Amino acid sequence: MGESSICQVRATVMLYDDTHRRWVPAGSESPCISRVHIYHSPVANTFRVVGRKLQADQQVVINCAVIKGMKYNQATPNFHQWRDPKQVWGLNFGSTEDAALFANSMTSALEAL
Ligand SMILES: CC(=O)N[C@@H](Cc1ccccc1Cl)C(=O)N1CCC[C@]12C=C[C@@H]1CC[C@@H](C(=O)N[C@@H]3C(=O)N4[C@@H](C=C[C@H]3C)CC[C@H]4C(=O)O)N1C2=O
Repeated sequence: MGESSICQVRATVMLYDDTHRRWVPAGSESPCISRVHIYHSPVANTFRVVGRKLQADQQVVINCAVIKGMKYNQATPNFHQWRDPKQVWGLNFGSTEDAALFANSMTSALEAL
């Protein structure tokens, strides 16, 4: 049994550049919309956030494990962020509905870990 998607939303995936203290789009210079999933692996009971650009190349711009105890910060109705061991991720959602959907799924995932 592989992984199954528990939600999919549209968002621009961003990384915080600590050195220059600014957000940069993940995966390239220009911000672009990606389809972002939370995948669940039932066997291992693990979750990860995977995002691919909507563009033709479908470049993977985020592939990040959901870590037990991680704090998911809903900074604004359409910009949420969290820290992983190496960096800070930000999602600029295409809509506040997508933001709420993703936040609900992330909260459920964190509760299941
Ligand atoms: C304790 C801790 O880790 N706190 C973290 C947050 C956090 C708390 C709790 C758990 C996890 C995490 Cl992750 C923290 O504060 N962090 C994480 C890295 C960055 C930041 C530090 C300083 C700056 C100051 C301004 C602020 C910011 O970036 N706001 C956004 C913003 O400026 N933008 C983005 C959109 C909207 C805004 C909301 C889109 C692009 C840009 C823009 O609007 O142009 N910051 C942060 O969020």
